[in-house]
Amino acid sequence: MSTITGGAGFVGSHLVDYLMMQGHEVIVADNFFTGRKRNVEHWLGHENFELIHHDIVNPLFIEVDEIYHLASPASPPHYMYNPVKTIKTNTLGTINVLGLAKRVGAKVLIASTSEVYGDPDVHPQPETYWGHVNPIGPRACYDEGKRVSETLSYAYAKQEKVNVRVARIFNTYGPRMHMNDGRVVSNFIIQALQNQSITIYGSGHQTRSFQYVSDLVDGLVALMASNYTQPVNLGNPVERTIQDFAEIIRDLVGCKSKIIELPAVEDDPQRRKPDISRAKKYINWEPRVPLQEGLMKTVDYFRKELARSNHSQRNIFVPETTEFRTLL
Ligand SMILES: O=C(O)[C@H]1O[C@H](OP(=O)(O)OP(=O)(O)OC[C@H]2O[C@@H](n3ccc(=O)[nH]c3=O)[C@H](O)[C@@H]2O)[C@H](O)[C@@H](O)[C@@H]1O
Repeated sequence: MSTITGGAGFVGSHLVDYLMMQGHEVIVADNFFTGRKRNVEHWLGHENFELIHHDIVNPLFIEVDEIYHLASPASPPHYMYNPVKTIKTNTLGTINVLGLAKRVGAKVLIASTSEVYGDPDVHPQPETYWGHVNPIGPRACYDEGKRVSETLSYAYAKQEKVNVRVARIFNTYGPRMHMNDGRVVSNFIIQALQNQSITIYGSGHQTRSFQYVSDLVDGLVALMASNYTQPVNLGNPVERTIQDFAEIIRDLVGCKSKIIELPAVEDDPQRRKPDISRAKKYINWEPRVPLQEGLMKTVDYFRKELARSNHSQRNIFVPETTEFRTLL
């Protein structure tokens, strides 16, 4: 029996698909702040599936063997919208999850982030790097929230013998990202599909490394199944500038959008690329989906999303087993 907090969100719902397709019993706990029922709608009514409307800042009492703690807004505009709530989710929420794991003896995987490295002065970023985070900046609610979340995990592991896994997730994209997500992949694709200007924040020289969501799910499952308890980076090491990325999306969509420069975002990390040696060595994982392939699926999803003219029209991304390489 697996529980996924944030299981109706972008990443969580793909993990639900994987576990359901493997025949697990799955309980999703979500407060629907950024998650949506329609991300898991195709499982409603299945005897192995249960959806609970629950905010993890409140304790959760269930019986479970494995917990994936994914609950938290992850897009900068979303996590900055209500910073106190973001902090509560990543501190009180994580305490509640670790408390549950302790009570029922469950294994728990905590979703951390590349943002624990802040605006890094080591490149690429290995897990041994302690980071360069502004503790009072606009991103701090998330960055520091996730850092405390990691600290709590190891405190519970040491003091209470809770069996923890910590995944440091790097930039991830794919179908089911929210139209208003605000992160770069969805913004650029939606702008390109509508022939609007593509908005680069700052010079466009800042870099990111983008992984497709099914690769991440494969990594999360492999980490949970492993005996490795230290933090593990999960990301695609192919690094690109945001300027290049804008051009790639414009070409892929085949539109005539202009690429324009808007003011830079405060404390925006300038370079980000995961060192994934640890993931390769200890959980035998590396990403496999090339950017073009992942982007095609994502463009297709957003094209259908934009074609909806009223709320009752459905755009449900139904998973196939071929989506996850480890299910083949
Ligand atoms: O996508 C993710 O998974 C990550 O997204 C964010 O981190 P960030 O890298 O800042 O994500 P974006 O908002 O997608 O920004 C990436 C870069 O593109 C730029 N950007 C974003 C949006 C846009 O319209 N234009 C644009 O140039 C940003 O300034 C930044 O330099 C979150 O903070 C991470 O927790 C999360 O793991």
